[in-house]
Amino acid sequence: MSADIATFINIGERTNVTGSARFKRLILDGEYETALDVARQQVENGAQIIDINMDEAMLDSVEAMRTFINLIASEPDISRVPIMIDSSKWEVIETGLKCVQGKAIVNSISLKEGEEQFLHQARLIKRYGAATVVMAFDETGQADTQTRKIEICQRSYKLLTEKIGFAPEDIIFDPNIFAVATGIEEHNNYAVDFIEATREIKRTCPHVHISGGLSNISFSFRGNNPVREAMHSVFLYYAIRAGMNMAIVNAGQLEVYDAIPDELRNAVEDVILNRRDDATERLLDIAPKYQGDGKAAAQEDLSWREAPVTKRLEYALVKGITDYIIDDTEEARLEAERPLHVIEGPLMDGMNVVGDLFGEGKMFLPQVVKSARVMKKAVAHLQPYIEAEKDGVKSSNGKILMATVKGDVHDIGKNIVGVVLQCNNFEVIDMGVMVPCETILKTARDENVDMIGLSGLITPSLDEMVHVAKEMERQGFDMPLLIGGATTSKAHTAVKIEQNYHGPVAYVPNASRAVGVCQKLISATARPIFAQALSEEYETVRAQHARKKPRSKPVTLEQARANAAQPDFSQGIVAPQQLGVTPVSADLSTLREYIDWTPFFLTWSLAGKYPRILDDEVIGEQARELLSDANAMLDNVIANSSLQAKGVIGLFAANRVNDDIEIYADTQREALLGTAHHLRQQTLKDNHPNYCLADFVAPKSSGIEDYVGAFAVTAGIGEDDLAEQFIQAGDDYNAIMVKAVADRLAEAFAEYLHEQVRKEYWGYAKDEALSNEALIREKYQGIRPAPGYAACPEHTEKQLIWDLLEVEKHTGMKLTESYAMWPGAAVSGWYFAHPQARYFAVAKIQQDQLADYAQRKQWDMAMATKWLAPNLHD
Ligand SMILES: C[S@@+](CC[C@H](N)C(=O)[O-])C[C@H]1O[C@@H](n2cnc3c(N)ncnc32)[C@H](O)[C@@H]1O
Repeated sequence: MSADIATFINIGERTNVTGSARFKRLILDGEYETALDVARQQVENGAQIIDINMDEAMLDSVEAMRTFINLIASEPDISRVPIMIDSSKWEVIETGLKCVQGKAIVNSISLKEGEEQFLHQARLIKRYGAATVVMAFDETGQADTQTRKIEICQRSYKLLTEKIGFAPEDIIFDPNIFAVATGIEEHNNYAVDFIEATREIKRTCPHVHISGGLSNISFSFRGNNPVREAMHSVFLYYAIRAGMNMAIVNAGQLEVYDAIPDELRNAVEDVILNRRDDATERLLDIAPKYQGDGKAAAQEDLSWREAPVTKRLEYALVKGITDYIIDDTEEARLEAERPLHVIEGPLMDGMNVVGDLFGEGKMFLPQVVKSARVMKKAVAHLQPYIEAEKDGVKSSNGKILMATVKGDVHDIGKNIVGVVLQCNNFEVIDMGVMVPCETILKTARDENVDMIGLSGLITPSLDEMVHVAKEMERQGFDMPLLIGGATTSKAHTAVKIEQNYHGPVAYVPNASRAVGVCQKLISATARPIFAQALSEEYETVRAQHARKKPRSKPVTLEQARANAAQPDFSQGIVAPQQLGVTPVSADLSTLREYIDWTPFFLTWSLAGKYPRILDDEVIGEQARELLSDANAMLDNVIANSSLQAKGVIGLFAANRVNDDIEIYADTQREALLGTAHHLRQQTLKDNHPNYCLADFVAPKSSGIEDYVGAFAVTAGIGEDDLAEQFIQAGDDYNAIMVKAVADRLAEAFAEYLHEQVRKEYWGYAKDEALSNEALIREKYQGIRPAPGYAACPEHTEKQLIWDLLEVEKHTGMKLTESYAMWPGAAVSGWYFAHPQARYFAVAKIQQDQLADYAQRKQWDMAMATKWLAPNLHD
């Protein structure tokens, strides 16, 4: 077996913004040089191809792909392996093809959109001399049976080789590896289907390659690595013999076939080869035996309880164990001269160990937050004794005020940073969300804090942060100002904030950086040097920013409109089953099935795509534990109905007038309910339209009757109360967890409702049948762009959704003055049904469009400039 594995082609997948949070962050921050290291490491670790994916909403994916590939070209130790250009957007693939110098591989094309598009794309790939992955997917969906896999691959092969002379050795078929042993009978033959299809495809389509994503096969045994590894090895053993010769496979996740214990190998072979009806049950029966290296399941190891109390406290802090913390703290208090000494001594020592381990990358964020919970419980126990002493003043590293700025409700990131800082002995005054500038500055003065940390998620918050900086300057503040949150960046901090305030300003990209930055800013000796370095760094960033030429050439609004997308509206428009507004609800147990877990792990700074992350060599254990805590939270909120999901949808007659969409009260289209205003891409596009969302609705002048929809959902009713209860109980971990889970449920609700809309309410895709994975990858017809995101970046447009659907009346959801949605776990957007409707980034617009938009919205230029700031050139 090992020989076969050795000739197998491994595809490295860490240079993928959808799968690696680190890589995504580097690319979003423009740190391409460091991102190159990720590619280099993969090659050093044996990847024979590297897959590059830049599909991220906040990114100009075309530009990112171009930049990264061009950089790779000058790195001989990376560019010696072929590059796989991975994107769901053809535009990005084409850009990649133009830039790759050696032989490229496209990931992927398929017959999903029909033969014409398939061949068009293949022709271009051929012209670039590239190879391509061809998914076993056709107009009716993904192939799951052996016959469909063979049929689609043979049809693709014939088309490619006969119609356009595509070299067969440049075709890599991916006949879809699906999970077996799921408990669903129809899935039992999936591995056999793949293996047999592979054999037949190799026989009938000479010279092609066969690839697949290996970890899917063992998905039902997530959490049990030995069984998963055995399944991977057995599967490969047979698939390789049938002709599979490439895969996305983590070499560390393969057991040597011969080393698998006989009993396990037999049971796994029964499952993979579908040799008996009870194969799944039999594997399930023996699986626990092999969990954790096949040794008997470990008894809870309580030997640490024998250690002296200081060591026990340290152990409990590092491991996040609360069970004995009160008893141990009490024991330490009785031994100590003063209760305060317990905090300053063993508890702080323990937290220092936590801080060091986190700093060294040996502990992960969720663990640190759990440590904080232990610390809080211990401190809460000591508090009354400390207060009873007159001079029981706690000494801390320093006092930090943290707040989510006015107009913004998002606080998960801020809360995590707050907890991590507390773990490092900073006193954190957390002012919560939607905090006006005046309140922040008054509290900072009253409480005599050492620094202020501002957080925000949505783009209007960036402006509010600038305002706070200016006010700090005007009011004579000196203290450091920290800036963080998803839309903040080093560039924005340098260009828009730092210049307005003479005190130190630091952009803090994530929780792990926060501690180092705060420690340097608090230390009397380190601060001047650090502050100087920061200001020099920002000066450089500003200079670079000023020198930066726009990457693409601007065009006038008129030129951009002349190059609008022109989808075909002559056929296929389906009138919604029922027009008007419909309040909707969903129970959480249904929504749970629709959760996309990948972003949940990112919230906790664990990077990796679900479910693969559960088996990651480094963070797999943490990821499994985190998921199990999230599931416990879900069980809890479902059993106690402590969160509720509410939503509303509306489906309307609509037509486009230039870049606006008129939304009508009825099919006569006489009474106007409202007008949605959209923005158009304004840079020169080769071979592509200058997109605007309005393009996906039939123009009024055509007389064609078209429609749009809108929605607003939340799963956060109750989240603030529940989080507060946890905070009161000293449990920050679960306070953050509630919000992270509510967020997931809200996104799941949006996904679930969109499906209902396609299949029922609107009914333009009645027969759609997609797995959750396919839903997450948005493999359906139509889109649901969300105001504030790249295709419709202007937030005030949410007001129209609120008015059209009477969102507040139906759901209780509100908009803040910055148009953030409350509760935080909320999603809203538009529905477009046209098959060509797609996401894109408006990116930078020009002054003519700014003026035009102002006029359409009946705004003055100052107002338009304020709301469109992120899309304007500085
Ligand atoms: C941010 S993800 C959310 C779904 C993800 N599965 C989750 O659970 O977090 C994708 C959604 O973001 C929005 N989106 C992504 N790209 C967009 C773009 N360019 N313009 C507008 N909305 C976009 C759409 O509403 C899309 O459905």
